[in-house]
Amino acid sequence: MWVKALDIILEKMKTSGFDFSQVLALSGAGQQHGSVYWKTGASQVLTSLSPNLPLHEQLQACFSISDCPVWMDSSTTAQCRQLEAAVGGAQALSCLTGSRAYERFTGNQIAKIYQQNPEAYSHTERISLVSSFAASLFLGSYSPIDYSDGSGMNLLQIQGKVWSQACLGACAPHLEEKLGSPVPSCSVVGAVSSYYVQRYGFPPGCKVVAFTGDNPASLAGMRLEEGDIAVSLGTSDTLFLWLQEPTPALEGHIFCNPVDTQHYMALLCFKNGSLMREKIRDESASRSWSEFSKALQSTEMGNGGNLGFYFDVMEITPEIVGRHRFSAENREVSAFPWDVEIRALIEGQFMAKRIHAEGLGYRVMPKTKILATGGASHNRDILQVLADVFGAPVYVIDTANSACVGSAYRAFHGLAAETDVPFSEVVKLAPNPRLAATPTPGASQVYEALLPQYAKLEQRILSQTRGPLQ
Ligand SMILES: Nc1ncnc2c1ncn2[C@@H]1O[C@H](COP(=O)(O)OP(=O)(O)O)[C@@H](O)[C@H]1O
Ligand SMILES: O=C(CO)[C@@H](O)[C@H](O)COP(=O)(O)O
Repeated sequence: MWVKALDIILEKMKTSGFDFSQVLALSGAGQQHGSVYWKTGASQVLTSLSPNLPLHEQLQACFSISDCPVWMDSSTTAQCRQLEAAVGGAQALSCLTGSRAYERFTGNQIAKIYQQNPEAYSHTERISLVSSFAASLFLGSYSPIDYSDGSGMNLLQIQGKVWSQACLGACAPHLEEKLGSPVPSCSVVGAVSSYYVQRYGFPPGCKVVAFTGDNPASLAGMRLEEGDIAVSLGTSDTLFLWLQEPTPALEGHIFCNPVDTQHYMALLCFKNGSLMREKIRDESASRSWSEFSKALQSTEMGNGGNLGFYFDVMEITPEIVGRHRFSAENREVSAFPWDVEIRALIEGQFMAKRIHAEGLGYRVMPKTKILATGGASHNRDILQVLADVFGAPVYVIDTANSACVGSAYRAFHGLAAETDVPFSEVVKLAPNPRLAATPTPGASQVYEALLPQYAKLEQRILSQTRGPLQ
């Protein structure tokens, strides 16, 4: 499917008259954590592609696993516990790799494949991330994994930027040779394969800059500065920021920074993002975003004290499942009126983001900007709630596809990176983000009172489901 998607995109660009000969460098991004399993002999096929045929026809037999595990897979709890035990516990793994073991992280996914399908594993000559897989298609050979996306595997030592032998050993045998060596995210990994030169007219010297994860690419696309918070409202909701000194914890992730090898980024991921908003929209707002917006406009900040938790699938941050609604008197109730339900969902989602971000040490400062991206950042009324809950202005960039823009910036930076030009210098003429929402007067009083209330109820639900926190 992914290979065919690339065929279709390039064909559409060709048909629309796109001038490939002007492309000096390219880069790209893939959803984080997913993995692709190249069958023994696949590299041979990759290096000898015929420009007369689409890629998907030629690469059909190149994969040892046909359904790639992606980030939404959470079936690897056993492997997570094994990995943490092997390195001395969850905090030790976090100090080493930037995160405790997470089900979607690639090392645990690989361990499960090795345990359940050892034959397919032994017939695999290379394992790519979705990002390095896409880069490999452009290179016509295996692309290395970049440090930033590599940090989402529970395998890379984020300080030393090398694979952790202890983690590799705990996941599967001969893993290092199947992964190849990781590289800095701004590396030029080679020139585009002759397939693209002959079929589409790319210039032969067109450089391929290492591809990275969608969230790291978004950080680049938003030109995040220290003190800012980026909120991506895609299929999942993610929140990330630039860090100089990493402090890995039991919640959240530290990744190597995609545009500056000396620095880091922190990321919190919330699984019940747009899909949950869509469900509530369908149930309470006649499947219409404009009805959904009307509910946000017609209800008060603070929702009269009504608070809601909406996790139809097991949430990552915090680990709660189910819908839980509370009245202003903290009584659990089974339903809300339709408009209260919608505000409870959106306020709850953003209060959770603020509480968990502050748990990692983030502080909203007077100069803090919130940079919003992703599909739901098109919705002004959702952004207004975001500004109110955080008490900070919300900006959007002209295109919601910040991961794509970030990839273009990173390709451009790749052209200059060998001369040590910083990323900020390369993108300084890019358009500035646009102000989309400022906090409503009185918002901070409302949410300062509600945030501790929300945090307390979250703890209550957690202790009901897994016993009191130690
Ligand atoms: N006007 C809108 N209001 C709220 N959400 C929206 C709106 N338009 C699109 N979305 C949401 O955006 C989501 C897709 O976001 P996108 O960033 O494209 O996803 P991905 O995570 O796949 O990159 C959809 O699931 C949809 O629910
Ligand atoms: O798992 C994470 C981040 O850790 C996800 O954010 C994935 O990177 C995919 O994101 P979407 O673009 O599908 O929301």
